[in-house]
Amino acid sequence: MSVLSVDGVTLGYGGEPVLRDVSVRAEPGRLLAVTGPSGAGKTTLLHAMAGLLRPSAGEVRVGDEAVRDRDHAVSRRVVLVPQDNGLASILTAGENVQVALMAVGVRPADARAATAAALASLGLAEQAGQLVEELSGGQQQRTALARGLALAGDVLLADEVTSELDAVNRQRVLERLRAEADRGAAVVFATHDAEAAAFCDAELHLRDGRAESLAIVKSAP
Ligand SMILES: Nc1ncnc2c1ncn2[C@@H]1O[C@H](COP(=O)(O)OP(=O)(O)OP(=O)(O)O)[C@@H](O)[C@H]1O
Repeated sequence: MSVLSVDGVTLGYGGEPVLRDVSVRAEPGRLLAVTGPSGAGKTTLLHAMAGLLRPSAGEVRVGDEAVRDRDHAVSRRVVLVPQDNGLASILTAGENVQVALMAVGVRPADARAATAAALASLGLAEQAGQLVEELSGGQQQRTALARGLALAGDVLLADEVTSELDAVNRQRVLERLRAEADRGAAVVFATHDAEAAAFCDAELHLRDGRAESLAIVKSAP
């Protein structure tokens, strides 16, 4: 398992920087919340961590390697659950998870078993055979997270994965994120939800692309 570190990252989309000199570490076994108002730069930071966006200054490192691009981050087992869920709407929930596993070399029988377990752990056992386009927004959100969890990476980047969930499912998702950290992954969770952030071990608060504060919510065991 690897530490993901963001060191002095500045990044924009062509105009003014959207992130300015942001530094933070996501550590194995720990849950890091990234909070801040809409437009503060949470998704941009997760995309930089995932290797999708290249900083104009500073760097993102996984272990002792600077992340070059998304393929490199994937090879270092950095998993992203995107805000828009990124699911194929014409496949079933189960197929979406299984295809992702087989794409990284998991054997079909193992992929089927891991898919069933990941969906069941998020209360989606009944939905495995349903097309994504027929699922509710919250069910789609949980399917996308199930796919990310099934990939069992070293780093899990979860972007607003509770925004469409009721209280029961939100709690279930937070517990799965905790279990993922307990497995040893470094988990980064972007959220608007202060209660969900309080469940994490540390919180990076962004405002206008700057790290306004980095709070330790719970100290390491
Ligand atoms: N593809 C893009 N092209 C240009 N500007 C962008 C792009 N994506 C985001 N931005 C801008 O970057 C800033 C940060 O956006 P980002 O999506 O990272 O914020 P966020 O904190 O995740 O917001 P939200 O909570 O609403 O998802 C915003 O001003 C946004 O308009």
